[in-house]
Amino acid sequence: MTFTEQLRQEAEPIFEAIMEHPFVRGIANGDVPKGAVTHYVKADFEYLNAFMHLYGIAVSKCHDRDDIEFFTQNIDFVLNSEVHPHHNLCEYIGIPYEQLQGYPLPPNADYYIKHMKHHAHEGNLGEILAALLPCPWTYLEIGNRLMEEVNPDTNHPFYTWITFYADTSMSNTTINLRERLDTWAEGASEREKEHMKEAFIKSCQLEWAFWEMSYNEQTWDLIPRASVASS
Ligand SMILES: Cc1ncc(CO)c(N)n1
Repeated sequence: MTFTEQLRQEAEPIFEAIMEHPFVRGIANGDVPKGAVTHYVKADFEYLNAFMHLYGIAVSKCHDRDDIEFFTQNIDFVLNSEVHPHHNLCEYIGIPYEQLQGYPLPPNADYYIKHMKHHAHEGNLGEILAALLPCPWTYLEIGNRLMEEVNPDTNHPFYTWITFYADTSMSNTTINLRERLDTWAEGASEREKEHMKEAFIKSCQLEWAFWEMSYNEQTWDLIPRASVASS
C-alpha cells in the first residue's frame, strides 16, 4: 500500500462523515439553506485566497522547476477556474459574487488556514503536500459520489458545482499531489511520516469542520450569550 493509500484508509470515517454532512446532502438534493450557502461562499473566497498563498510558500521550498511549474499551475487553476462553482452558488442564492468578498474567516476556516500555514512554515515540502491534499481530494470524492448518486442534469441547481469537482482537472490535481507525496514519503523518516500523517488527518477533519461552520453559520461570537450574561 502506498503512503497516500494508508492515509486515505485512516481517514475513511472522516470522508464518510463529510459525505453524510447535511450541507453535502443538501447539494445532492438541490436544497441547501441560503444562509448556509452565503456563509460558505464568503468563507471559501478567502479560504481559496489563502490556499493560493500556501501554494506560493510551497514554491519557495521547491528545488526543481517541475515542482515550481506544478504549484504555479495550481495557483492559476484556483484563480481562474475555481470561480465557476462559486458563481453557481451565487446564482442559487441570488447575490452577486462581489458582495461576498472581503469578509474575515469564521473560526473553523481560520483554524484550517492557520493549521496549513503552520505546516507550510515549519515543515518541509512533504508536510505541505500532506496538509494541502485533503482540499482537492475530499472535493473530488464529493463530486464523484454525487455524480453517481444524482447524476445531475443541467436543471439541477448545483449542476455546475458537482460537475466541476467531478472533473478530470480535479482528479489530476489530486493524483499529482498524491504522487509527489508518495515519492517524498519513500525517502522520509518515520518521524517525518508521522508529521505528514498528522497534517493530513487534521486537514481532513477541518474539511468536515468547514461544512459544519457553513451550515451553522458560525461566527466569532463563540461564547453563548447566557454564559456572558451570568459571568
Ligand atoms: C474548504 C475547501 N476545501 C476544498 C476546496 C476545493 O478546492 C474548497 N474550495 N474549499
